[in-house]
Amino acid sequence: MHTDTRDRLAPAPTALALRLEGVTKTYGTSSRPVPALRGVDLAIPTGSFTAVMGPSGSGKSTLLHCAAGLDRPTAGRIVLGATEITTLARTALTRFRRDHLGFVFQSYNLLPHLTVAQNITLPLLLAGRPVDAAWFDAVTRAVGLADLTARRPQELSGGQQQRAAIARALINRPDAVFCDEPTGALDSRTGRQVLELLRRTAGELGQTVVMVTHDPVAASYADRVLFLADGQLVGSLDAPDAQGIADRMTHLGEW
Ligand SMILES: Nc1ncnc2c1ncn2[C@@H]1O[C@H](COP(=O)(O)OP(=O)(O)OP(=O)(O)O)[C@@H](O)[C@H]1O
Repeated sequence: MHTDTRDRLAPAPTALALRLEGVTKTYGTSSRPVPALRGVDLAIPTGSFTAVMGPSGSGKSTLLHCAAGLDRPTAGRIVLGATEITTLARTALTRFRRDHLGFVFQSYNLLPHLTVAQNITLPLLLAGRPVDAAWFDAVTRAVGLADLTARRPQELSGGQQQRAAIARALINRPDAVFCDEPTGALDSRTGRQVLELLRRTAGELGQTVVMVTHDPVAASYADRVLFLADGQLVGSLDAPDAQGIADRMTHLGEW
């Protein structure tokens, strides 16, 4: 993408996209509490790509679900962009998720009867917002689907379907895109293309990406990896490589 387009499309680089302060999540009952998050503090800059790793049961999904407003923490504050979501009432939180966040899951969740273009722009339709043609073009070009927008999902490969899901997650210029094992259903070559795309999404489009993964190679595409163990943040690696991530994971225990 040309620099002038990037300057026009990218948000200010210094802002924080996501902030967690003392976030605690306890499942179970008061007599049998199951602590999933135990006082997590973190700050994620706008335009960065962050991976979250940790042993099974360390709280990765809980962290993602709380940070994305899909679940409520037991205590603590979560601020996305300029909005503290922890104080929002239920309907306001649902609306906030729809208007300000993007989601990419292992399964692509595209609607089979809609074209790729209709799938990508569906969040705008649901929000009653117009399609910004320049952003639609930038996003469909970035995901490599500019020539395939008239197709239906079943006419795309798995990797192309996931790229359409990423475009759909980006169409409302979200405060953050949350990805849960986005390459889990893809072969390794296609998975690498999707990870490369997520990296460019942050680097070129200025979007903020937070990804939970079990895979050190996937995590190595991020600018920074955060490590969780036992519901707490226990470290991070900047500009990580897969071997360094795997070594750190081995020290954290079974994974
Ligand atoms: N709905 C729930 N009810 C009760 N306990 C839960 C619930 N969801 C998660 N937990 C518990 O909270 C802890 C953290 O779970 P979480 O799913 O966040 O871990 P994870 O790191 O994503 O694990 P995995 O890598 O295996 O997916 C675990 O002890 C889990 O058993």
